[in-house]
Amino acid sequence: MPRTATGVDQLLHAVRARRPRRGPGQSGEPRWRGDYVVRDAAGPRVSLQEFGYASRELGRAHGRVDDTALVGPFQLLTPEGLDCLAEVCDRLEPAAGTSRFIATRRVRSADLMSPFINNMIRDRAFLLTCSRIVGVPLIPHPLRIPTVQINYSEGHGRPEIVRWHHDGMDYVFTIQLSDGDCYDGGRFTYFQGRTGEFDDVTEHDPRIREADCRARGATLFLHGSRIFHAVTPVTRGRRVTLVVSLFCPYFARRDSNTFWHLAGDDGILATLPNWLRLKWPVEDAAMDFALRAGSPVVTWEDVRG
Ligand SMILES: O=C(O)CCC(=O)C(=O)O
Ligand SMILES: [Fe+2]
Repeated sequence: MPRTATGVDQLLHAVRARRPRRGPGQSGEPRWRGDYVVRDAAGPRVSLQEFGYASRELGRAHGRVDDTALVGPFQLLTPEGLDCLAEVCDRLEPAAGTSRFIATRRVRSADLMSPFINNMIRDRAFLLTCSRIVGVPLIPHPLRIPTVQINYSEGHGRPEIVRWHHDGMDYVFTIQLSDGDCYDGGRFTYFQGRTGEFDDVTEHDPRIREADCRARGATLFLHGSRIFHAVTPVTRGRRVTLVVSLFCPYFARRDSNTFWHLAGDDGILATLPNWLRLKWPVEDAAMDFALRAGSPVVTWEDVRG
């Protein structure tokens, strides 16, 4: 099964990788509105214990355990919001770069190119809804470059794929922007086990599951750093997804990103300032990380509602 590079190969990706280009600016794109968020969004939930993680391995704060592995699929945006987001992502497609690291063709830092996406992921209603789905306060990730990514795949020519990988990010929401009837393949698969157990897994392992994300707008939350996942090749039509990585300011010390995973995508120079934004000490986690991420503040009290 195709997997992402590790070790020296990962280092070579880092040396070759370049900072994402900034797009030309999106004049005339639709405007974001807070009421595009489905505020009582909810979906079936699987815990990290059900993936084999022990209770002592989980983050704890304010009487809460950070044990959500997977939620969904659910609808996070209204149909009107989804139409606008899909239009925005279509317009950004010319800015997509190719990579052989994880996903073949994608736009990184989409929130630096699109006012719509920037306003969406920094909208308090959006963040509160995402926070309540996971059960911990979430804001955009202070590592700016990987916060929002758009993946594009088309079913002709060389197959565009998402290899088996786990994310560097802990709190990852994937929104389907294409209707499942418009493409074949492109199935979201994951391994229901610990990341450390994935090495011996073969194609027909019963722990390989599919999350049925074919409905347009279907949104899946994944504790991305602890779950191996992949997308099967698209063999017909076109599939577009938006991947938003959020961050819990209270669990900054547990953040799973490694310098080399990030540098594998963005190059070493572009990774350095982001790394400082993540690792530089804070006095008040919610306030300081909100500032670094250019986000409204979200606290434990907000999650309780
Ligand atoms: O496109 C998808 O459905 C998921 C992509 C993914 O896992 C990623 O970009 O990390
Ligand atoms: Fe991923």
